[in-house]
Amino acid sequence: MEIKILNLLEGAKHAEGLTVIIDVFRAFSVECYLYQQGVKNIYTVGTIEKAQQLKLEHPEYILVGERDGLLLDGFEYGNSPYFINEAEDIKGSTVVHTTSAGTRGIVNAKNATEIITGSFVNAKAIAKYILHEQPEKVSLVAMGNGGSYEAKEDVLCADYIKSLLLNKDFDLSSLKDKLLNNGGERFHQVDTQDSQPKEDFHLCLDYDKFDFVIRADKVEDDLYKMILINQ
Ligand SMILES: O=C(O)[C@H](CS(=O)(=O)O)OP(=O)(O)O
Repeated sequence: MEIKILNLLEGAKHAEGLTVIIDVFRAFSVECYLYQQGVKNIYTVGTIEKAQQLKLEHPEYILVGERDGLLLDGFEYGNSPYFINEAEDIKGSTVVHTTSAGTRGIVNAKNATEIITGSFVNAKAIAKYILHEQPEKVSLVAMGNGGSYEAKEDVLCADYIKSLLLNKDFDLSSLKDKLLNNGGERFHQVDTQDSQPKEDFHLCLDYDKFDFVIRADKVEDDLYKMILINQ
C-alpha cells in the first residue's frame, strides 16, 4: 500500500486512490456528530449557492456550515459540534453541509477512486476501514484553513492515521497542549463564541470516539451524499 500525505485544496485535486479528506476543525468532526445525533442523510456541497438551491427545492432540509468559521445567513446551524449536540430538531433530518475547507476538499478530489472523511474523532475506524479495503494507493489530504494554508491539527491527524496504518506508535498525550495556541486560539475568543465555542476544541479532539466511517458518494459535480459505514 502506497501512502501519500497531501495538503490543501491543491492536494485534494491531486489525490489518488482511496482518499481521506481530513478536516479536524471542524467539518468532518461535525459530520460525525451529526450522525451521532441521528441525522438521516448528509449532503456535502462546495458552495453556499448550491446549499441554498437545495433548500429552495426541499424546504425541510437543514443547512449547516460556515465561511471564515462564522455563521451564514439563512443557515440553521454553524459548523459547530457543540451546537449540533445541543440541536433538538435534527434527528431524522436531511442536512446540507458546506464549509471553507473540508467540503470543498471533497468536491475537488476528482481523481480519487473513493473518498472518505478524516478527523480525530474517528481516526481508528478510518485506519481499520483502509486496512480492510487494502487499496493500492492511499491519499491522506490535510485540508488546512480555508484549503489554502496549513492547519497543524489536520497535518497531525494525517500523521496519526498513517501511523495506525503502519502499526507505529503515535503520542496523542501532548496534542491538545500543542494545538491550544496553534489552531485552537479561535475557540477561545470571547466575541465569536456563538459560532466557534470553546467546547468545539475539545469535541474535535475527542480521539477515536466513533467507530464509523463516512464515505462521500458523488451525486453530481457539486453534490455528494455522505454514507455512514459502521465498522
Ligand atoms: O469552520 C471551521 O472551523 C473552518 C473554517 S476555516 O477553514 O478555518 O476558515 O472550516 P472547515 O471547512 O471546517 O475547516
